[in-house]
Amino acid sequence: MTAAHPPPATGDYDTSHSTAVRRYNHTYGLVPPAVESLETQEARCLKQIARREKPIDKYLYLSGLRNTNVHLFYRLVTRHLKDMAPLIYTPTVGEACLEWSNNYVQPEGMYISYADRGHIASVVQNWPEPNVQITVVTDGSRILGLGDLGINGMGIPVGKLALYVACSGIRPEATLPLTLDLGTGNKEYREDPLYMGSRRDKVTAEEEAEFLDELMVALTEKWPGIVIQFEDFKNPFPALERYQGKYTCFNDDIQGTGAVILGGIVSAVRQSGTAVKDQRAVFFGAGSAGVGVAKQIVEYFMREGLTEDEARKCFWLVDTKGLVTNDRGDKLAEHKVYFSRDDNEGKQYKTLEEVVDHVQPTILMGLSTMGGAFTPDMLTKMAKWNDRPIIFPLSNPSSKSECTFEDAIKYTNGKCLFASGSPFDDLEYNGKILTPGQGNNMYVFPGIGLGTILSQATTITQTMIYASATSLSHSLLPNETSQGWLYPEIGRIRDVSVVVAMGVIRAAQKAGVDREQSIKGMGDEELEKWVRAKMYDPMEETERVEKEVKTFGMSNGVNGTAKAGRGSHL
Ligand SMILES: NC(=O)c1ccc[n+]([C@@H]2O[C@H](COP(=O)([O-])OP(=O)(O)OC[C@H]3O[C@@H](n4cnc5c(N)ncnc54)[C@H](O)[C@@H]3O)[C@@H](O)[C@H]2O)c1
Ligand SMILES: O=C(O)C[C@H](O)C(=O)O
Ligand SMILES: [Mg+2]
Repeated sequence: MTAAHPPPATGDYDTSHSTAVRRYNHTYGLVPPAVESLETQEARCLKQIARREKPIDKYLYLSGLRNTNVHLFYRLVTRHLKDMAPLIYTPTVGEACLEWSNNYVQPEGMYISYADRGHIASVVQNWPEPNVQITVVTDGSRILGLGDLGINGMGIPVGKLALYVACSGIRPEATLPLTLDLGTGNKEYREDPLYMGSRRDKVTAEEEAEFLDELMVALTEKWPGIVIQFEDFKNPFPALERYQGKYTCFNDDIQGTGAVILGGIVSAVRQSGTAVKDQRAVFFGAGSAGVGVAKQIVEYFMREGLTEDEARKCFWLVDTKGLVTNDRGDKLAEHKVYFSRDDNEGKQYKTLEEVVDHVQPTILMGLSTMGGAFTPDMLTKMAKWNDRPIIFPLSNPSSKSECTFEDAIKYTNGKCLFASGSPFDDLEYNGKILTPGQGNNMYVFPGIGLGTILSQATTITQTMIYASATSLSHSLLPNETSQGWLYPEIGRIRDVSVVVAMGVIRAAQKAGVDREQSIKGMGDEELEKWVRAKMYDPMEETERVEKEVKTFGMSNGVNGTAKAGRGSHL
């Protein structure tokens, strides 16, 4: 009789594994016989991706790969991040979410329903991985700029956590994509027979708050120290306020966006030639991202010498009803009040166009979900008023971007300082190749998560978030700065994440919320080495497993029943 053995994990089916490892993992005979080099594996993957025409088909192929050969997936993504990020994340992830229930083939992540309240902890117990360090959680109610997608929003936690693994080396099995099935306001989905969530209307804000209270307890009891990232909630402000001092959590749409845009704005303001005190920023969109970004920039302007009131007055926020003012006649949502204008002399400006003409801004920021809202006329005027207008159309996915890179360049005669949320291609203009900045949160959240996990911070303070932004702005190399780039080259993102994580660790130490004693006295060089050594590197995974099997295999016999652990967690 043969002894029972635990089932292989997805990484165990890697065709780079030697015969000894396959025997040890009990996968010998379950994968084709060839022991393959990374180059061979990669060539096959790239061929299969190239064969598929539509980005969504490439996305689905890549999802399948992640579920069957996780380390190969991450080797591919890490080595080809510039090409892969748009496939596993924005813009393709938007389409993946819209079609999530239609395309469903395999379980990914965890779903918790409103009906599970009262026993959320027992649902959480079903997650098979014991050492979760980070979760991205959404209720699907504002997925990118696509609206309420209910549980179809699962693509976002899955995609963001894939970026955590690829960009900051959190181990794949330490990540938990989590979607809350709290009903959806999306009638079309509720009536779609293939929709896989509850067919009820969205629960009330009070019901959601109570549900989240229970969830936070369940998550932290099962995995003490877990980092909880809130993502794409329609109204995330109450949850952030309620939990930020109590749990190790942050809201990426408010804080991550604030940090990443601040990182780019610092460089843009420097290059614009306009002094901080003379900056005038029109924000189209006054939601979580808009207000999060504006608040972060206020902090920067204050550090540059402005009083809080002077800094606050540099902003004009525009929502569906027009310029946000004190005397507009509607009850302003609480998060907008801080930026509400009192100097409009009774006049209300109803459209973005009117506000732009009234303010003549130096900065035009788009976080509105309104694709194409920055018209050629506005862009032309921005170039008339400014030597270097700052144009940031940040709504995702690409179809919701307030303008394209091409239009921004064309209508400002190549003068604008540009960053978008979703990627645009390079462009030739007047014989020069221009590269658009991508002001996407992926430059900061992986480093925020890594720094928080490594410092074992009890909470994520505002100073840690601010440090992620300044670290990002310092991470540009001289050749990137000299080309006028606002963000580093995307292929360097693992290095950038190390810089961001170190800034976050230092800020955690300064705030006294860190618990990792061993790094307290380390200088920067030593800390950097320590951080890098803790990061999961898919490139080294095959070798690591070979070594582990050699060690364990010796004591258990090559086909031994005791299985080596899945690698040291961070
Ligand atoms: N760095 C990034 O790439 C990044 C980060 C976060 C959010 N975003 C994008 O920003 C957008 C907004 O996100 P959010 O979290 O603030 O959403 P939200 O729902 O909280 O806010 C949207 C805001 O846009 C305004 N708006 C909507 N339609 C409008 C219209 N027709 N005219 C004027 N204003 C209108 C709303 O009033 C609201 O103030 C999304 O598309 C999201 O993908 C991008
Ligand atoms: O981080 C991102 O890529 C996007 C952002 O969180 C968003 O909601 O659009
Ligand atoms: Mg988001």
